[in-house]
Amino acid sequence: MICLLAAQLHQLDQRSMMHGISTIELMGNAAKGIYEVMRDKHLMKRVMIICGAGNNGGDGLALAALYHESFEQVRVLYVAKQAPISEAARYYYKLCENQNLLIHGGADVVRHLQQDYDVIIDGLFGIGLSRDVDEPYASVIEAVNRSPQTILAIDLPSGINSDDGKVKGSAVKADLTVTFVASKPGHWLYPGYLYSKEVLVKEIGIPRSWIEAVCPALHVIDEADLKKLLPIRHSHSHKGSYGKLLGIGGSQEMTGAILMAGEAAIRSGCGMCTLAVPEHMQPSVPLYLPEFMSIGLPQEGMTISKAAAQYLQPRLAAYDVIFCGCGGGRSDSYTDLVRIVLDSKMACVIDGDGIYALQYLREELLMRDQIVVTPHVKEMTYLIDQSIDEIIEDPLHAADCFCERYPNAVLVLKSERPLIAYKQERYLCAWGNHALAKGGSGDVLCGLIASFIGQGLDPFHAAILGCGIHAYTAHLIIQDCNARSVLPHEISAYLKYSFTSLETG
Ligand SMILES: NC(=O)C1=CN([C@@H]2O[C@H](COP(=O)(O)OP(=O)(O)OC[C@H]3O[C@@H](n4cnc5c(N)ncnc54)[C@H](O)[C@@H]3O)[C@@H](O)[C@H]2O)[C@@H](O)CC1
Ligand SMILES: Nc1ncnc2c1ncn2[C@@H]1O[C@H](COP(=O)(O)OP(=O)(O)O)[C@@H](O)[C@H]1O
Ligand SMILES: [K+]
Repeated sequence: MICLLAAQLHQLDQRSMMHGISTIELMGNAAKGIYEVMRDKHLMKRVMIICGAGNNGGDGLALAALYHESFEQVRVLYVAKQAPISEAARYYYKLCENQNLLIHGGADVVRHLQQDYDVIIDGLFGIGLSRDVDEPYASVIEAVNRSPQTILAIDLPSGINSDDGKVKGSAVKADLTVTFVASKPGHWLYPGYLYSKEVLVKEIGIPRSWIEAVCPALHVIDEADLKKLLPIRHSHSHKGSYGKLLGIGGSQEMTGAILMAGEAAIRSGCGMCTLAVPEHMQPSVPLYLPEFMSIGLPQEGMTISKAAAQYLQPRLAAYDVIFCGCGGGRSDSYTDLVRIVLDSKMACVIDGDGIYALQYLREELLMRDQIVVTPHVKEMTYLIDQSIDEIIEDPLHAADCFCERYPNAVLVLKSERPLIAYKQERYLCAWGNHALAKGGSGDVLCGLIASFIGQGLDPFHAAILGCGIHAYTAHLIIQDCNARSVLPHEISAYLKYSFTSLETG
């Protein structure tokens, strides 16, 4: 699903006008779209529509006029101090005025919300919100949020910034948002997504070809994307057809990470998986899964030694994809291992401690393609010159910085809404839930991405599919068991159900 910026939507609006599609017509179509949703969701009840002076309010006024044709019980609470700004919104205002549908909000505006309505429709602000919400709007928004009725937002919950999801002062908490033309980044980014429980997109008469010609600011991964990307399995195939993977990691303190990554890789369809671990860990590898092969890396005491990189380097060429970082530890010896992986030019996924090592290998990373880097926000600070707060505040900007600095690398910026970035493309995954908020979930993700590269996807699409399957599985698994209790390796065990659901659904 694509997301467009407010400026891109305004350009489409302008283009429509130049081609004789009037704003009155677009507004009328927007109203019809909301009407259809209300009908489908059984919301044709007593309705109050709250309207501001912009075209978002215009959509609300058009809806009131349309709704009134079939149902008596609709009122418009017109909150703005001035008349509607655009000619189109004034047109629908007049219709509502003629039908006596308007209530004008004065000092006691909130009182009107305490009347008997079943549904409140929020048409205060949409993509035109340009500053923090103040009075009387803030009080109206608070009253809406206190009310027990179903809340349907037109285009965006009022108070949410369309392009980045920030709350401008205060914002409506909608049960449902009906948006037009395309979704907006503000529906999906934090904290905006908390204000839009469900988002439905409606066409309003702008030609599809114009919309498709716009470069989207963001894609939200949907089931169709996963189905399209899932590598095909052929009967005329063998283990070599689906990728030979090498995972490099594990340490005395973090034995499990590389095992969990390897398990995810095998359970998502890779052909063979070898784990290179410190010698002392090697016996535990086949005990975890007998399908694993292993390499014991030379160690000094209980950690890998300087000799490990030299030992492994000539062996790398035997594999198709390398994943590293998972529990590898933070040492010069491990940094040397990451260096030989970068120097090898082989397709790779770098996670966890591998990303820690990358802060000393930024020049090598600059030269690389065929690479996916999967930092969480703290690890992202090792790669770009931004603080954790800056990255959380504006993850799209952080992703832009990464892509400018490392133009051929794929980024997976992990959070509850992971962001996948490569060159100009930005994808977001919205299925995940707190079942994944547990040490080890990132290792599972790393194994998935490596596995999909092994099965023939390029690193960018492997990252999209890996993040998608990871979160989609978390979404399915909590229908069977409580999210608190899900273990990361159980996500791997559950993959069989998510693949079946995608293959047969
Ligand atoms: N192509 C499209 O996407 C279409 C969009 N339409 C609707 O038009 C909306 C955009 O309309 P507008 O651009 O008129 O903008 P909005 O209706 O979103 O509201 C902005 C208006 O409120 C004022 N304003 C902004 N921030 C404010 C604040 N904090 N406090 C008080 N006033 C504030 C602005 O000066 C402007 O007049 C969309 O969200 C959508 O609902 C539809 O009418 C049809 C076509
Ligand atoms: N609350 C959440 N909702 C959705 N996904 C989450 C949540 N918390 C964590 N995740 C996902 O779980 C993974 C955690 O990775 P990471 O922090 O690297 O953990 P670890 O290295 O311990 O495995 C990431 O893919 C992240 O997107
Ligand atoms: K709104």
